[in-house]
Amino acid sequence: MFPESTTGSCYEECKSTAEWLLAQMEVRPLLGIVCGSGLGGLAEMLKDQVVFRYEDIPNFPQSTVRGHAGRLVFGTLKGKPCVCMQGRFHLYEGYPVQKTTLPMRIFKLLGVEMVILTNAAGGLNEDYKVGDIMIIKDHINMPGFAGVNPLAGQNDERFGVRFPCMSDAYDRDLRQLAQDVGEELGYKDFLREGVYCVLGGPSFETIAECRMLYRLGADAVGMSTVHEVIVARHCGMRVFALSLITNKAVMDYNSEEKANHEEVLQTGKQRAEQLEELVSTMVARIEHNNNSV
Ligand SMILES: O=P(O)(O)O[C@H]1O[C@H](CO)[C@@H](O)[C@H]1O
Ligand SMILES: Nc1nc2[nH]cnc2c(=O)[nH]1
Repeated sequence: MFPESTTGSCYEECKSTAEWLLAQMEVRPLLGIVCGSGLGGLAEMLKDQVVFRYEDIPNFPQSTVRGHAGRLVFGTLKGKPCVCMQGRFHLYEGYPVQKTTLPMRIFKLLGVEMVILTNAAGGLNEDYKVGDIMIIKDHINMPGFAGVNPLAGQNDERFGVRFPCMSDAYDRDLRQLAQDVGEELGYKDFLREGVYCVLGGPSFETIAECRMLYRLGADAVGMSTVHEVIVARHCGMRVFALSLITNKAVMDYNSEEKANHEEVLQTGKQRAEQLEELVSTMVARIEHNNNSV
């Protein structure tokens, strides 16, 4: 009934990859981390690392974007067992949306209960500055309006329900924890909370598109994260996500600014330390046993 290309990431495929990984090492991760463009340094914080290159992992897609190393790193962060994707997959790389999100289902089958996602994004909100860190409180799935949703196709109840709720996608307690930790670390001046909008890419937005997205309620725009969040929530993992505002979206026809990947990676380098401190301090405070923060 459903065409092959839209049947999602099949359970058996994800299970065999998860079992392959679990057979190679002792780590049993409870936390999954996804590093955005130029933000792969987070993975380097893990202790007692076991590293797999994506090309060596059965069924795993390959990273093709600069700033995405293409390594799955297992280890502990502040004593918590973690798996960290140093490199994610995007629609514009040519993968079907189900393939871009396959790692979320593998995470679930590895035993992961909570995911932390990071990304690089363009700031639409006029108050945002380059280098701001935006806690994502909600999203706009623009490709979803055209039917591009990782859950399209046959639903596998072993992962989750046919019609998952998304109004609670971004965990309120984890967002509050990020605010508290950010304040303690003295990040108040550059910590924001807002709405992230995903587009297909790879071209950056036109001025008219940026203006439209801001009017629609988006504070930042990018080409990732949302589909991973949908799949993670579908299979019951808690989600925390943040954007590093790596560039300001161009809103003015007189502006000489031009969005480019160099600037994105450069800003990532400049803010890496604070972003890593924020995430690792949060992780130190997260209590898994009673599923609270
Ligand atoms: O979302 P991440 O993976 O951080 O990457 C962002 O940066 C790239 C553009 O510079 C795009 O891939 C965009 O999505
Ligand atoms: N779509 C989009 N993605 C980004 N990633 C980093 N900056 C940007 C941006 O300005 N637009």
